[in-house]
Amino acid sequence: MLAVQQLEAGYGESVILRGVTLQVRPGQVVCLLGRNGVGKTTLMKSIMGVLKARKGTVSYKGDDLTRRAPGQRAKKGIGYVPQGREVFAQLTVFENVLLGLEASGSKTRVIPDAAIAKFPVLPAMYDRRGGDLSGGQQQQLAFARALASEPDLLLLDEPCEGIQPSIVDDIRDVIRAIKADGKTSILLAEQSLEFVKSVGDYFYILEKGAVAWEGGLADLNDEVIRQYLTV
Ligand SMILES: Nc1ncnc2c1ncn2[C@@H]1O[C@H](COP(=O)(O)OP(=O)(O)OP(=O)(O)O)[C@@H](O)[C@H]1O
Repeated sequence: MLAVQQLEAGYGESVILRGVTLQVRPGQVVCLLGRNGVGKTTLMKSIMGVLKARKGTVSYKGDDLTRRAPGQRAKKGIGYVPQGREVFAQLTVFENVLLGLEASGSKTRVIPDAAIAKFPVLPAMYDRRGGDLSGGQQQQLAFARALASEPDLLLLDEPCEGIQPSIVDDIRDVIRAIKADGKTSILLAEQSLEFVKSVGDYFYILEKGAVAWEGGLADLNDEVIRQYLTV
């Protein structure tokens, strides 16, 4: 459903992605691995359209989205939980979730149960400002904001970064529940190998701005980890 072909992207003079090709199939949790700075976030931004591709294509459900704006990609069914969460600190929790709903082009102000059911603590905080929430609560809010548009592809950029272990377990449960529902595919960039192995179906490792390795869980052995992931 998501197909990235020979994607090139970067910032100013610097080229970061040098021909990335990957796919996410319906219902899969696909994980993006690689050492710090290899370009995982840059790839996520390019798929969402926050960063323009210089070459190559991003297509989704058969449509070429490469030149489409992020809002159009959201309307097509792509949800995004960016690295660092990017919760709007001055807006209330409810307004933050509503932004996700509006991104999908919805005219209603009714948050779908599916967005909130997995985060039962959030409704009680609807009137609080996003900036007053803890890091873990903000991550849950960022998830709910992305799920409000009922996406069929969710991009998760390092959702466990800086999050306490109990909330990491909650995030793992949410990813497993989304996977069990079978309606939403996930592309997950994450540093924790233990975490990705516990949820992932298929794995891509980036190196020098391109895919250096790909395979299933059984193939992700110690030799691969030593070669591409050990610092
Ligand atoms: N806004 C930016 N302007 C210029 N260079 C950038 C910008 N954002 C990232 N970079 C550079 O692009 C490269 C790839 O960064 P990116 O954040 O995509 O990597 P990453 O694999 O997600 O790393 P990490 O795991 O540390 O988040 C790095 O060398 C980084 O310094």
